[in-house]
Order: sequence, then structure tokens, then C-alpha cells
Amino acid sequence: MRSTRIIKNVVKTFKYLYGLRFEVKGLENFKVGSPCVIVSNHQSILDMMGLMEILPDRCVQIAKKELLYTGSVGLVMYLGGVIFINRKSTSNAKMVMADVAKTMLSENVMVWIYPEGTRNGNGDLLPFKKGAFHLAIQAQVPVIPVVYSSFSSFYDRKKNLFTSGKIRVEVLEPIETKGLTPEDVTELTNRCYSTMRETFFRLSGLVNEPNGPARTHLQ
Ligand SMILES: CCCCCCCCCCCCCC(=O)SCCNC(=O)CCNC(=O)[C@H](O)C(C)(C)COP(=O)(O)OP(=O)(O)OC[C@H]1O[C@@H](n2cnc3c(N)ncnc32)[C@H](O)[C@@H]1OP(=O)(O)O
Ligand SMILES: CCCCCCCC/C=C\CCCCCCCC(=O)OC[C@@H](O)COP(=O)(O)O
Repeated sequence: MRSTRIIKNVVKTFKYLYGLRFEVKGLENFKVGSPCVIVSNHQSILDMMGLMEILPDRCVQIAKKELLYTGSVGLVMYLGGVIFINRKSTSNAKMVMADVAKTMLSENVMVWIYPEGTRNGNGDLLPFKKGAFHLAIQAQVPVIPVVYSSFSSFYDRKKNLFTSGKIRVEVLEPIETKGLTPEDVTELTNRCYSTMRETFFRLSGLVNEPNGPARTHLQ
């Protein structure tokens, strides 16, 4: 879509304004040539720059409905083809996601989801919501995890810190879901979570404390 390309190119210029550099690895993993679900960590509004930096063609994002009613930002998202879900109603969100599973196959599109469900700059990943993994299994498409290193060394709203900095980005190898059933959702969620968490610590130069709060997604 033309509007998506315009939005992407405009937002991509912001990094020069803010003095941010992106070092991207693994872009070849996007070349699966078929629909997939991309999951990534979500630290702040700066992720929108990180998103546009690597966003493949034919990829839509899932966002919470509240963002549609934010004036110009909502309009940009609407024009960009964002799919809005109402998270106050799990049944409604599930229905929309089931519809997305069908459409992504018929229209050959990728779907980008932030499985933490909210911005999180606490230097770790929040436990993942399961919708992205249900979607991948329903559509029988691979999950591609994308990890952005921690922003905390150059951006911290609470400390009023915002200087120039480098963001490391890694697109990880696709995780196949062919043959998996809804019973495998929790395991798939855990697998993606631990791979992404390890990558997050590695890219951010943080040490994963052995006694730290290792979170898993029990049913
Ligand atoms: C270039 C152009 C672009 C334009 C501009 C673009 C910028 C915009 C970029 C965008 C910026 C965006 C920025 C943003 O907006 S980020 C915020 C929006 N993103 C999200 O909310 C993340 C996605 N959310 C989810 O995945 C949640 O799971 C949903 C919303 C679906 C439900 O959440 P909820 O909190 O209600 O529940 P839960 O996850 O604890 O699950 C509860 C139970 O339901 C089960 N369940 C879940 N799902 C399904 C399913 N599909 N089929 C069957 N079952 C399903 C699940 O297994 C669990 O059961 P059990 O396992 O415990 O038994
Ligand atoms: C410091 C300025 C950085 C400027 C970068 C601006 C880039 C603007 C790009 C595209 C405009 C449309 C996209 C805006 C979407 C807002 C996404 C966002 O970060 O929403 C918050 C949501 O996920 C989670 O909400 P909560 O953390 O639960 O509340």
C-alpha cells in the first residue's frame, strides 16, 4: 500500500533527528516467502522507529483499540492498515484474531504482534500473552521472533534521559508450527519467550542472573 510506504519512509528519518543508530542482523529470516507471525519486545514509543526500520512489505500490526481514538496517531495507524483489537473483551479479541488467521493466508500477509501487550522498559521482558501463538498455530504459519536491545542506557523517561545511542536488533530464525495444535500453545509461548529473553540479555550486554525471576507460562 502507498500510505504504508510513506509512513515508513517518514518515520525512518526520525532516527537522524534523535541520533539513534540501528544495527540489524538476521533480516534474511524474513524471507520465508509465506505468511508468518512476527513477535517482538516492546519498550517504548521508540519501538515505532525500530519497527519501521525493518518492517517487511505486506505486514500489518495488531494494536489495542484505544489507540485508534488518539487523533492523528490513530489516523496514521488506520491508514497503515493496523488491526485493532478490543482487549477488554477476550472473546471479541479472539474472534478478530481467528479472522486474521484466515485473512493472512488468503491475502498473503505477515502479522506483527507485541506479545507483552504493553510498553515495558524495566530491563526485562514481561510474560507473554498467548494470542500471537494461538494465531500462528491456527494459521499453521511460522513465528519469527525479533528482539531489540535495551534502551535504558540512552532513554529513560523517569530519569529524563534521552541521548543518542545504538539499538541492536536481531531477527531470529523462524519457528515452525506445522502440525502443532492448540494444546501446544503454552509450550510454543515458553519457547519463544526464553529464546527472546536470552537474546535480549545478550544484545543488551546484560547478564541473565541465574537466580533471577525466570518466568514461564503455566496454564
Ligand atoms: C507502515 C505502516 C504502519 C502504520 C503505523 C503502525 C504503527 C503501529 C504499530 C502497532 C503498535 C501496537 C502497540 C500496541 O497496541 S501493543 C498492545 C496490543 N497487543 C496486544 O495486546 C498483544 C496481543 N494480545 C494477546 O495476544 C492477548 O492474548 C489477547 C488480546 C488475544 C487476549 O488477551 P487477554 O488479556 O484477554 O487474555 P490472555 O492472553 O491472558 O488469554 C486468556 C485466555 O485466552 C486464550 N487465548 C488467547 N488468545 C486466543 C485465541 N486467539 N484463540 C483462542 N484462545 C485464546 C489464552 O490461551 C488464555 O487461556 P489459557 O491458556 O490461560 O487457558
Ligand atoms: C520520543 C519520540 C519518538 C517519536 C517516534 C514516533 C513515531 C510515530 C510513528 C508512527 C505513528 C503511529 C504509531 C503510534 C503507535 C503508538 C504505539 C504505542 O507505543 O502504543 C502504546 C501501546 O503499545 C501500549 O500501550 P500501553 O503501554 O499499554 O499504554
